[in-house]
Amino acid sequence: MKYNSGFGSHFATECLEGALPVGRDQLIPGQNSPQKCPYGLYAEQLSGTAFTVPRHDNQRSWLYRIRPCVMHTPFKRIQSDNLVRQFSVENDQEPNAECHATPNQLRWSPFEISSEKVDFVQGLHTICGQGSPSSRNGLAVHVYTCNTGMKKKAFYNSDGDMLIVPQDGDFICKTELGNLEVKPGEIVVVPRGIRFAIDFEDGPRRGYVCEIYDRHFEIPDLGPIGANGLANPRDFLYPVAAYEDIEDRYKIINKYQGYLFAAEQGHSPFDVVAWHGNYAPFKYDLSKFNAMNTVTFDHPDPSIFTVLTVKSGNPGVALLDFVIFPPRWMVAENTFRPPYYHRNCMSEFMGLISGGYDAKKEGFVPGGASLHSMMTPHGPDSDVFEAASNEELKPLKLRPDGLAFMFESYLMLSVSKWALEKSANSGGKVLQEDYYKCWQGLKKHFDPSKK
Ligand SMILES: O=C(O)Cc1cc(O)ccc1O
Ligand SMILES: [Fe+2]
Repeated sequence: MKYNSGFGSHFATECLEGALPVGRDQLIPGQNSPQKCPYGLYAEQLSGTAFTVPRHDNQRSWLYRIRPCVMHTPFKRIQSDNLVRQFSVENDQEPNAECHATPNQLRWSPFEISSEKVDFVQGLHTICGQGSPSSRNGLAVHVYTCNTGMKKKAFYNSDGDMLIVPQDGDFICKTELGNLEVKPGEIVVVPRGIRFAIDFEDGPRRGYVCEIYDRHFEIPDLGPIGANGLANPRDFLYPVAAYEDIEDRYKIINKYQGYLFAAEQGHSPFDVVAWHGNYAPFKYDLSKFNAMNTVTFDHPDPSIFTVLTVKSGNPGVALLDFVIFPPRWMVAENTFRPPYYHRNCMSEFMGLISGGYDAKKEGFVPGGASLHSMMTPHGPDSDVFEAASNEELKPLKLRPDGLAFMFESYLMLSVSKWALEKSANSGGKVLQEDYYKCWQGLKKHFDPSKK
């Protein structure tokens, strides 16, 4: 598949030569909205930021399509019981939309994939979050488990951007602006409003989603690291224009103020023949991440592994940091190498894409998750502590097959009733009620007579 590359770039892409009105002749000068567009296309602007934000933050694209998006039947509300609509409300009337505050360490075994036919949108379940889409503040963390592609169906999210982290199974992220092939070990971001479908050959798929209700994803500043390193801009891949000219019934699903709505139209929504601009979906292969870490001693804070960030209003404080723990060399001398014991003024939701994670010997497995909330103590389990306190500190390639990630937020996250009580399709739950026990074996080593 062909891609454009370069984080946040301004792209111009067309399937038919001259479909972009860029002034190739006297009749159609370089403009966005000519009186008549080439090939009889309609021009449509898609704004991802307010018209008036400063130039360096401004995001919009111009789409040249067979029909404008507006041509559909009125939206009607459909079932959205699996999604928490508003986190600030403790006891919502919506079934399954309840969420609760808990300071406990939480860990989930892998989320089960239903045997009934479920597509990406139907298979989305909220785990935790805070804030509300209507007031444009906060975020939600969901898991998706599904087994069938979205055929003749497109989804768009009015509530915010979605970062999708596949864990099991690849898919095509088919969007208005073109297609992205995504597999576990890669991520895809679909910004607010862009119509897309997650399509694949039938079979199990599972992954994680972080939905942000304000702003957009950025690659973090590098400070003293310099001009290169971590996620490099050129490794972010954007679609080239790809259109289909199909007259058939299509369903458009919209997430709006936390509810789902459905409308119909008589043609494919993937009918954009050309587009230009800087508001577009993108993918990134996490194996391209150029990790930085200590070459002397001590365990740096995990912010060193930030792939993407979403700023809050406060300098240096993230609404969301998307952090990974990739395979890497561990060389720290005279150091307890796994993550330290800690309490954080941020919330830490973690998932595991493959392999294992250095703070936990067992229990944290691919397709599962954990949540350590604001000031909730956590760290290595007792087995890891004993082993890491006594291991010989040779250079070690850590977990060549291991890939964990963290959604870290300055918000206090509420947890959905589904995640606390109903998270297994078989009727039980995958929440591990005995998680706290992994720390109960920590021994007292204190001896005032031995330094
Ligand atoms: O809790 C965790 O496992 C995530 C984490 C990893 C790390 O290397 C340092 C701090 C931290 O919160
Ligand atoms: Fe942590």
